[in-house]
Amino acid sequence: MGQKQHPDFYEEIDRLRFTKKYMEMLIQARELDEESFKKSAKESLEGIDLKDSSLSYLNMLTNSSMLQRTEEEIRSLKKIYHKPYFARINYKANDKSDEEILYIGKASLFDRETQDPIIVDWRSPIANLYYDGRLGDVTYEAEGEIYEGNLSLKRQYIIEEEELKAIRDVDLTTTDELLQESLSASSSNRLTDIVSTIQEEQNRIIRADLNKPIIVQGAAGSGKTTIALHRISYFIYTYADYFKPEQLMILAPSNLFIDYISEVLPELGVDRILQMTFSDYVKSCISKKIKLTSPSEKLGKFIDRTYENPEMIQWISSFKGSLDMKIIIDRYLEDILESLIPKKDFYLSKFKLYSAGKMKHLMQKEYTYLPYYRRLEKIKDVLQNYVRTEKKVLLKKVADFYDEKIEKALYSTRLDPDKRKSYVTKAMDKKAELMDDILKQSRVGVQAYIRQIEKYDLIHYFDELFTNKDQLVKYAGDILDQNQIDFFYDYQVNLRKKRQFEVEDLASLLYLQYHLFGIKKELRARNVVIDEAQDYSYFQLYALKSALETDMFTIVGDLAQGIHSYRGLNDWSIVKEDIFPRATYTTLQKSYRTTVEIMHAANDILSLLPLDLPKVEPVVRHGDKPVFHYWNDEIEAVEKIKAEVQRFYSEGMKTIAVIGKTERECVKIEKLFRKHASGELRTQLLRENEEINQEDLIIVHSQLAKGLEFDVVLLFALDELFELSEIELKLLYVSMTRPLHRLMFFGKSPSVFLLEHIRDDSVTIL
Ligand SMILES: Nc1ncnc2c1ncn2[C@@H]1O[C@H](COP(=O)(O)OP(=O)(O)OP(=O)(O)O)[C@@H](O)[C@H]1O
Repeated sequence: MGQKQHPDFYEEIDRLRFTKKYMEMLIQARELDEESFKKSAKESLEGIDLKDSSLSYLNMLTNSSMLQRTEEEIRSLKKIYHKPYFARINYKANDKSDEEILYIGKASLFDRETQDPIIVDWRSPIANLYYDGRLGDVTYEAEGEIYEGNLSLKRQYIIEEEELKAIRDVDLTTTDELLQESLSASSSNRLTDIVSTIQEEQNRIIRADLNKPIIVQGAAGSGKTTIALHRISYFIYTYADYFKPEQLMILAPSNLFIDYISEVLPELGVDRILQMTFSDYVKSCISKKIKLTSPSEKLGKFIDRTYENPEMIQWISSFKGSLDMKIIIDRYLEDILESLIPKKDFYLSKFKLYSAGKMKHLMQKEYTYLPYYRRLEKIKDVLQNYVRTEKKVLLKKVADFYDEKIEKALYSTRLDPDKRKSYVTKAMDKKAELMDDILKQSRVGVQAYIRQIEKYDLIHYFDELFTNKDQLVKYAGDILDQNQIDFFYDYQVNLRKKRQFEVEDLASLLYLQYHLFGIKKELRARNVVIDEAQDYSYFQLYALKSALETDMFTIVGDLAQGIHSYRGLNDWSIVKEDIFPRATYTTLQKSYRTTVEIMHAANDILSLLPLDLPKVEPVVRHGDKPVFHYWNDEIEAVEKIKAEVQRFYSEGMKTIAVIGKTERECVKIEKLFRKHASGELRTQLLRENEEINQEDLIIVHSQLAKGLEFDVVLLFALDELFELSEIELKLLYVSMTRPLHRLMFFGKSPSVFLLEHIRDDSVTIL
């Protein structure tokens, strides 16, 4: 139904006007004094005649709480002012006689007088009816109670520049036009919120039991990143009284990605959460600057086959992230703990104050909730407390003992005066000496005692295990064969000689840090989202769960995009069964990003992968078929791409990316563009730590493009072709699933993109 013909259109316009005025008044109430506020409120509401009398302006004027606004509320009101709500539901609870009309938006707004909702937050329990409920009999849950009722209307609003543009009533038969419109819009290079179009399957994940971990295997473009962020927002709303945003964390694959999601976070009210890459997180935890080798260089070497012994390098990568590695480190930790347990009884001067046996008990049993070095500190505190209280007792005991002896000697008639004198002097000296010793020992004894225990820093412990062959044999001898130990040892010695670590070492470092020294409070997030989790290893996830002392994780990933599967995961069952046994596992098969035609071609590549994953179902949105363009020389290629790019810009596409297979290839591509197209096209060669320039033609390598999206993707094979191996198929699949609207290939032959393996009708060859 056309918007203007909708019978309620003008009524809805009034409602929007009213809501905006109400918000304006609340905002003004902070800025004006009481008298001028009332005057201005009266004027501004003149002429708005709402049927609902509880919302009358007279009520508002008499309500003094209107004037009491918090900074935070005002901030959120200002944020939603331009689009106060996006939907409405009509709901009648079974136990009430009146139907409620609820407007749903990104924040809530209540009538100060009646407490009736003017806008209901999308995260509130009742708003679930909009996302989940069909018209008719429905239920929703709030604080453990189930409420039953009837949903008679679901209505969507298009509000642009503060004006109501359209209304749509949604029922079972209508397609979700709002979703269609939102998907066909152009990308802005930044992820956006989807509160108005969250789909049922996504809503289920966002609102899944917040007290349980969740693992989501989601197809490319199924909204994993988006819904993970919405789930955080939902969590913060639901547990606002218990958690602060700073206690939540999102672990992202790169800093580029953090920039990519940066716009959606404030929109969802979660901009203050911790956002880091796993590497940066571990670096912060260990408070050390460490040099990491480049994972993309490693991937590049696998692709180029430049490793002499690629199977062994691959084995090392997976071994470092394996359950075996955890077992080895656990054994090693046991010995470290043993080495930190004081072996001798503690004496203050010649008096035994605390036995070694008791300290062992404290270290091994009592203080297990603390990291090892903190246990040692606690022991130090215990000893110091003992010293403090026992010192006086001992001093008195010594004084009494000698005083009694001296007294006896002085009054003894059996001793001749000379002997008595020498006896008394000796006793007084001894007394003084012992008391001095007690006093001195009470100042330095504990420190000296603890100092005897050999202590080291994290890196020492790490190296001591991995670059000492005897240690490797001791802890891993029954797990690895001699050949593996030798290879691993040489590899690690070589790496550490250059003072480097690799990403695969971070799990061990984090795990050791946690057990030995602990994790700073501000880094111990209470709820964590891991995006692109398929690139994490078993041990990495295990170490994270240990370090954070919680299993409250939202883990989202796609095995089909697991380009680091040589070190990452190949299936989720081990994660679910061994690490997060409480987790709910769920899948998302629908892709919202791209068109049917593009997904059709990408699915062909997906089916070549040795993974047991179903085909991705695109949401029905059609576009042009992907196109392959031949080129013979480089200048011709640049010319062709330039022409296409200009055409796409003129068609209104905003973000266009040229994707090359590797970083090295992209460096060459960028040079080529600078040489032959610099006057006409501005390019940006995207690197890990950069922000995307909205206006430029982006040149990005396939690995870095993971997680990002563009209106148009032009896959360009200059020197490097994709081969039929697992890694390269995944890189190709990742690249092909980045566009929202258009996909093109530029190569010397279709086979450079493995197009001979896809169905004839999937790509147009020009
Ligand atoms: N319900 C929805 N309404 C509107 N847009 C949606 C919806 N769900 C997803 N999208 C859009 O689909 C695109 C893909 O989402 P997102 O990047 O979160 O997916 P992903 O699963 O993380 O993808 P990938 O694994 O390929 O990186 C985004 O543009 C997002 O805004």
